[in-house]
Amino acid sequence: MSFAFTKMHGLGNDFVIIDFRAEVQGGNSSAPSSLTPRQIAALCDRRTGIGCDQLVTLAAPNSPGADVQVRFFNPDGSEAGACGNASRCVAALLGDSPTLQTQHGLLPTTCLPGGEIRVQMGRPLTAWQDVPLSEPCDTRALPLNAPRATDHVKEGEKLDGAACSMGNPHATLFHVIEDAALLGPMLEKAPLFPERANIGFAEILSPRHMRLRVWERGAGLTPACGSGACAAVVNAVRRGLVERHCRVEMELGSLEIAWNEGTDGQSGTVEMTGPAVKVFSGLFELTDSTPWSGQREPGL
Ligand SMILES: N[C@@H](CCC[C@H](N)C(=O)O)C(=O)O
Repeated sequence: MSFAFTKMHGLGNDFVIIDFRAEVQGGNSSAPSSLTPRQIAALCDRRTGIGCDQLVTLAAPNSPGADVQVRFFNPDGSEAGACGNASRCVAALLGDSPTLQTQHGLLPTTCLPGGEIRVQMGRPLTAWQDVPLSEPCDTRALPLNAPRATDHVKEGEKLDGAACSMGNPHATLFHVIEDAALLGPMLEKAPLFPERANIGFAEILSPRHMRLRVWERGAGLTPACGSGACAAVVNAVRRGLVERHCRVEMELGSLEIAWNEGTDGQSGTVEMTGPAVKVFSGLFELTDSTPWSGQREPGL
């Protein structure tokens, strides 16, 4: 069994992209048509696999208007409904401004003349059931307390946070970003988040500029999170902390996020613009010594 892959990154958030369309069209009879959660975890492993923050698969679309079907998987094998940085990478890889079919609907993209990619990330969902949260509440003021003490917060102290879904669940805490690695792992699995959550730590620098660090569900701390940047701007706008057009600075660079005004009581869509870089491509061949090659598990 073998398959071709491309390694890409968006602001250091890195991906292994497997185009199952190319494998099928190219007549690679030994290519898998899907991967099991354990195979995904093994491929994402940075020591014993290729290594990445998310594994991304491409397949033929089955929705009118879509150019390609895209699925996103975390290194723990779980599937995510959205991934902003990977969406830009897929658009850059395919070129011609493709429309992506994702769990969060069709996402139109634009390959801009300077090489950056713009993705229409869809409408944020702000009702507590849609995030989802486990109890009714105002999603602009989460009932969340610090699960442990840090240099910046006492154990049990109320945290200032808001939540929304960008196709995947995000909580944004308006709290120092230095606490991301300490509080993120416990908050990801807090009872308030029945499907776990990505936990963003946002420092507002001005009405058009914030710093963000995200502890990602199923992946841990990553240098950048595109859907997390969109969610942070949506949550900060809803709290009156920033304007609808805001630069989100992360470890290795920044994204421009614009949350359009809605019409007829409907929330507007979120637009994300930033870089996407192809690093290398390769062929992954499973041998008899590949630890997970002989397993029997249902494919996703
Ligand atoms: N890195 C991503 C988000 C990936 C999915 C996330 N970990 C989840 O489980 O929802 C991005 O750039 O948006």
